[in-house]
Amino acid sequence: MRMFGRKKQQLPERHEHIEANLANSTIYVKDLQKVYPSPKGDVTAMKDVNVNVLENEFVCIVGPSGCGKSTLLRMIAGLDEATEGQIVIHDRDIMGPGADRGMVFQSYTLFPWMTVAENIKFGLKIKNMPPQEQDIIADKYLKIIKLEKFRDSYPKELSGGMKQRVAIARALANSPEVLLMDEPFSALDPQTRADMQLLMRQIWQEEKPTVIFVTHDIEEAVFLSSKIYVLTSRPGTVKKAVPVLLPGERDLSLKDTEQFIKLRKEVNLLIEHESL
Ligand SMILES: Nc1ncnc2c1ncn2[C@@H]1O[C@H](COP(=O)(O)OP(=O)(O)OP(=O)(O)O)[C@@H](O)[C@H]1O
Repeated sequence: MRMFGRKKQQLPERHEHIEANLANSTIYVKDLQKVYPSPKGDVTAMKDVNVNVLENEFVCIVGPSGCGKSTLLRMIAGLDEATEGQIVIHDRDIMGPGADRGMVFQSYTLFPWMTVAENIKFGLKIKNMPPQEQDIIADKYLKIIKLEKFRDSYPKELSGGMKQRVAIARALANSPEVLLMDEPFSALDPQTRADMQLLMRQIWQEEKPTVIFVTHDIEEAVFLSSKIYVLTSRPGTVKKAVPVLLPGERDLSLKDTEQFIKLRKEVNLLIEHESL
């Protein structure tokens, strides 16, 4: 990955936003490009991608299929390497995966041989945290995800939604600087998905983690986020960063409000024009 020295004055103008701590940028993506070599010729998946995620922001990434949403998230996670450009977390260049970034994927990734509590404590154990402290943190997150009664259950005893709640708790228990979520609710039925959106928003409201969340679902993006990055079709680049100026405390009835519907339509239109 080609790296550039980071100069503070190069930072783009910060987004004015009521829900973010304007003093800090957590993730800063500059001029990112990803080219996949292929026998039929190189595939430029994305180019000139610039993204700025402020501390405590809930940012959603949306865009047409194949525009590079997952690729962008994987590069921020350090699971994939950029061809050109720079990704900075706080003041550090991202060179590979790290415990400073928590990940939740669409597929269920719990360790099947561990109980719910053991799954949540996994990263803490790796860090050699004293067991009593691990238990305090596990209990806190079991309460937040409303699975106290399933502390000693195994993943196979849980529904899909419950598994994803544990995956979120496991990621948050490590106190990551940013939580990266790739379509985490897309395998769930509509009712469970709506419940998960509500829970995720409540978690954000209480804990204020910095989140980057990839989704196909515009309604989900508007409901959850403080800011939405809309990407163009391939090669993906940022078409628009849309601030989501909705109330901090949200429940599902918000989806029926005029303000919400207007925003949903605005984002929808931006993507529809890309798909034409
Ligand atoms: N390993 C690879 N080799 C070649 N091309 C790839 C590879 N991985 C991804 N691509 C291409 O890069 C582009 C971006 O893929 P990516 O999965 O990031 O898009 P996406 O926006 O997440 O897609 P979707 O919305 O369908 O999940 C796609 O056009 C894809 O075909």
